[in-house]
Amino acid sequence: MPPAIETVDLVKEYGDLRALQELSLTVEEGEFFGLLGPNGAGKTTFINTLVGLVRKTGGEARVFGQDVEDDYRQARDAIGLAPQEFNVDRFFPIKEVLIHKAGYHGIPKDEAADRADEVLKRVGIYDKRDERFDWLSGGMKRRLLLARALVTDPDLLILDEPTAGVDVQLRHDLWELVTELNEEGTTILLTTHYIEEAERLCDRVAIMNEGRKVTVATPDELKQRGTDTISVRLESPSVATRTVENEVGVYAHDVSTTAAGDRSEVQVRVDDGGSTAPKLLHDLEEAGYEIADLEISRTSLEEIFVDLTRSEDRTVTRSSAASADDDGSGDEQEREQEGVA
Ligand SMILES: Nc1ncnc2c1ncn2[C@@H]1O[C@H](COP(=O)(O)OP(=O)(O)OP(=O)(O)O)[C@@H](O)[C@H]1O
Repeated sequence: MPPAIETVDLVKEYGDLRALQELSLTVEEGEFFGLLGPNGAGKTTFINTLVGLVRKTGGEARVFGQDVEDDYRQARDAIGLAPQEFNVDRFFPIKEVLIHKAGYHGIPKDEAADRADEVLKRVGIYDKRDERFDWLSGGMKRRLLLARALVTDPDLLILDEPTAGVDVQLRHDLWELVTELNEEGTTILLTTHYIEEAERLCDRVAIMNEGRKVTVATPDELKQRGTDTISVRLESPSVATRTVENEVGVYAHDVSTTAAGDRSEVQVRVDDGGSTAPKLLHDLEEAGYEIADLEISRTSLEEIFVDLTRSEDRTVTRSSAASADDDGSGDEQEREQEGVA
């Protein structure tokens, strides 16, 4: 079985702006895969390329082995997309919106109606089936986007920031639902700004920055890349940073010291706090300090993420807002209006 998503050197340019820069990424069938990156990293552009809303400038992109442009229909039919934007027809009852969507993907009307009922129940808004999109609350609108993505029973579900701005209850409901879907075999690609969400749900995550892949790893592997901070309180009112540095400099990334009343504190950043702490305590005692207590804290995934995506050199340029607007594909406009996206 080919991968659910496979891109090779994928490039997307909007005028002078390179939104995707030689992005090669593989998501295996059945994976729960997270796409993380700061605003403007290219996550939505990546997704839009897969679903045919954006035409790639270069490289290859396949969904279950089908080229997203040459075999558009087959690739698109395999995907259910819950986009970031509420791009739903506002004038029809939501059940009809779903029936229309299923029909667009070739599902006969009776079956489409049954599926619409089924997914509305699954996302918990069946009682709203005859209401118009505009009348739904923000949270219900998010649920509807998910229902619309599911009505075609897709093998690949793409969720573009599904929990942005939703309350805690709905966030947990959505987490539960997408976990169930993944357990039933649906491959899931999720973009999110909530690191906790990615950590909780994803088998692997790709971190993107400025259109490039920074790394792909499991959340646990990513956390291993962080450092630990060992904080040791000493029974003395002052401590000389240089003395400590001399003692522990071989294994510490950095050392800082603070005075706190009768005591003082030394903070030492190391690769592995658990195995380094005994040595640190020993070295501090050797240097004549009396230890009061000790604490080890791990770098959070969020800190690692910020570190990995910190921009040192902004190579992405934008010529002018006007020229960047688009690649002039009438096709894309049409598809968006059809509500395919
Ligand atoms: N239609 C467009 N025309 C011109 N530039 C665009 C267009 N769409 C996106 N961009 C630019 O491409 C870059 C990537 O944007 P994209 O929306 O893919 O990022 P993102 O990672 O999804 O961001 P966010 O987390 O804010 O949703 C940004 O610099 C954005 O301004």
